[in-house]
Amino acid sequence: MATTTPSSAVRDQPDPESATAAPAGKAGAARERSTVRTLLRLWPYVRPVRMRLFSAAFVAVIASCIGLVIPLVLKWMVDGPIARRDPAGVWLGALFLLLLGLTEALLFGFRRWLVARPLSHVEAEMRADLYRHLQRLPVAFHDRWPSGQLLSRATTDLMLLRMFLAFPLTFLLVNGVTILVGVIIMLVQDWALGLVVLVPAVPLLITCVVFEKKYSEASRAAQDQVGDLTTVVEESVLGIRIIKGFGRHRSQARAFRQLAGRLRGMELRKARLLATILGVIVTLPEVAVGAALVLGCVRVADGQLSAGTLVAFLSTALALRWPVESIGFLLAMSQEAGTATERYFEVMDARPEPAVRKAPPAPEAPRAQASCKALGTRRSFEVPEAPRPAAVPVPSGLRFENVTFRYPDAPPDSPPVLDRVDLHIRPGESLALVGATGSGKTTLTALVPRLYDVTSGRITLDGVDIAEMPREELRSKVAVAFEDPTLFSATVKENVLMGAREEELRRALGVAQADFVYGLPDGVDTQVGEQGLSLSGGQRQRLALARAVAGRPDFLVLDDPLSALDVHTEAAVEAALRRVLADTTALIVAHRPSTVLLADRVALLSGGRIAAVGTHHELLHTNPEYAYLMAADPAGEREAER
Ligand SMILES: Nc1ncnc2c1ncn2[C@@H]1O[C@H](COP(=O)(O)OP(=O)(O)OP(=O)(O)O)[C@@H](O)[C@H]1O
Repeated sequence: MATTTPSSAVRDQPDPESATAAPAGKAGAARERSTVRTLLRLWPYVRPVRMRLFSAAFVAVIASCIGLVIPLVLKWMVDGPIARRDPAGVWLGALFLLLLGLTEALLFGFRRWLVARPLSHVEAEMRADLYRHLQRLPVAFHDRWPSGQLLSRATTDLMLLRMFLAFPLTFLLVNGVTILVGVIIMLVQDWALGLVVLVPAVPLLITCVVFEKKYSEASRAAQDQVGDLTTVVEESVLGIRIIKGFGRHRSQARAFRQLAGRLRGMELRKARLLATILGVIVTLPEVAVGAALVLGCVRVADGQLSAGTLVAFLSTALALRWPVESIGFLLAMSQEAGTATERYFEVMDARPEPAVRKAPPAPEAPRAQASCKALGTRRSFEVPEAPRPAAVPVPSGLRFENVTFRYPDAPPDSPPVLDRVDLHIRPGESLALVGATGSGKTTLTALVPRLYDVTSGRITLDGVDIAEMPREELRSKVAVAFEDPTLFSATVKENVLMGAREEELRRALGVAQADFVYGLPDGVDTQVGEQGLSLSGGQRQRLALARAVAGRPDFLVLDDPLSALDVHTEAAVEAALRRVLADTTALIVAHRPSTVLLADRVALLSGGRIAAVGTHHELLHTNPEYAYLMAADPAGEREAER
């Protein structure tokens, strides 16, 4: 996963549809869409709980309309029992009011109960889908996306969506219906007063439209900034040793404060926008109700209006206060939910890895073996003689045929990392890959388990193009141990087996000389990783090696697997590995002669191409670059000096 790219830096990506599209590459296009259309994308998740949601909304509408009956009872009381000074009638009215109030409260409580469980289910489903999708997205996607941006989508954004489904979604409808019914009641009571109260409707609508656009931009920026902040926190926690070791905690804290300050600024902007719309939403209706009150009092005094009607009118206007005033909050929450939906689907829309890719065309012509002879190699590496029919499962080992690779996010005119690589590792053979730092060794190994797809050319396992092989099959054939061994928060056993059979554990630990695990507090059941016991670099590397050999793969890819071991452990691991390598086709990235000597042959990667292939001793004698790279070896040194 990329470690430093802030969302702002990856915002202007050209290909929003691609799996590597960065956070806001889509945001621009998505923002063109209205919030409503964006929110409609939630329908597949909401669909299973729609009955509950519709029922809850219906119950809330009934509860809210019951509230509007109260002013009518008041009118009846004022113009009836109170005017007639009839205490029994007043008590009856009061009882009725109490019943209405109780029913309203009970119905609102029932609504809450109806939505609570289904909405937590929607949130959990969306989170599970996001996680599942992230697992299926190619490594290239994870290279581009800062981890904090993904984390904030899985946490903050989904929480915002649950809140939206619980409140604004229902209450925008409920309050809309309540306002409509209330306005009709007021117009029926007295149309002139009703029109006075309706005057602010037009400026209110205009304010809401302006607010929606501005608030949408601010909430998008704020939510992206939360993602950036999460990335910084995550990096600081993971890199705490380096930060402390280099005394960078103050500058790190300063950088964090700056970022947090920017987020605070954006949150303040949101608060100012919200305060503005609330000011307008509260003030205009209050002024209108005040004007209606004055006009109503004058008309009551003139005898044109009954006191009861005025009381009922004003009570209705006051009952509509909350539905009108809450519109500001509800719109703000809906905007945030729209942004959260947009951000959620930016990830969900990224294309997952195809199970089987359409293979690029096979290489066209046989390539001359002379090219490597010209580079001073006595034994040339094998290359295809002619295009071969695809998908013939003969045990012919691992073959790179005319493979060119450029990282998906690299500029199209940049030189490829690997340029027309031809390489053949015969069945049961182990081949060491040597090259200067940055020459593309790790990149080449990453192509075999298809962490990245080749740009052109093809890679075959026993004659079958890996691009046409189902991923499960490919990954059951190929096992990889990377230079930087990652352990998960799980037991040693789970970390090593990763799906392999349990009987393989002891053998795999033996090959990797990882017997130290039996001395851990709970043996192979000891929790390791971030939430467990910390292991040394060498111990981690041995577990990663054990993991690679546990599944008895046909093809083994090891990226400098012994780099963190002391000489004695290295010798012991080498001895055990030799036995494994005897009948496994293996590609081993090697920096040291001792690792190279594990392999039957060596390939030198230089300038993105295989510059030479031969045995260690052959290349030491014939290839100055190889001799230079192996200079730590006395024999290599002698060669280099000559
Ligand atoms: N995810 C990536 N996106 C873009 N470029 C990358 C990526 N990973 C590596 N590169 C580039 O590809 C080139 C080859 O890198 P690679 O890690 O394969 O080299 P290497 O030979 O394994 O180096 P080392 O011996 O130091 O491990 C480098 O220039 C590197 O900057």
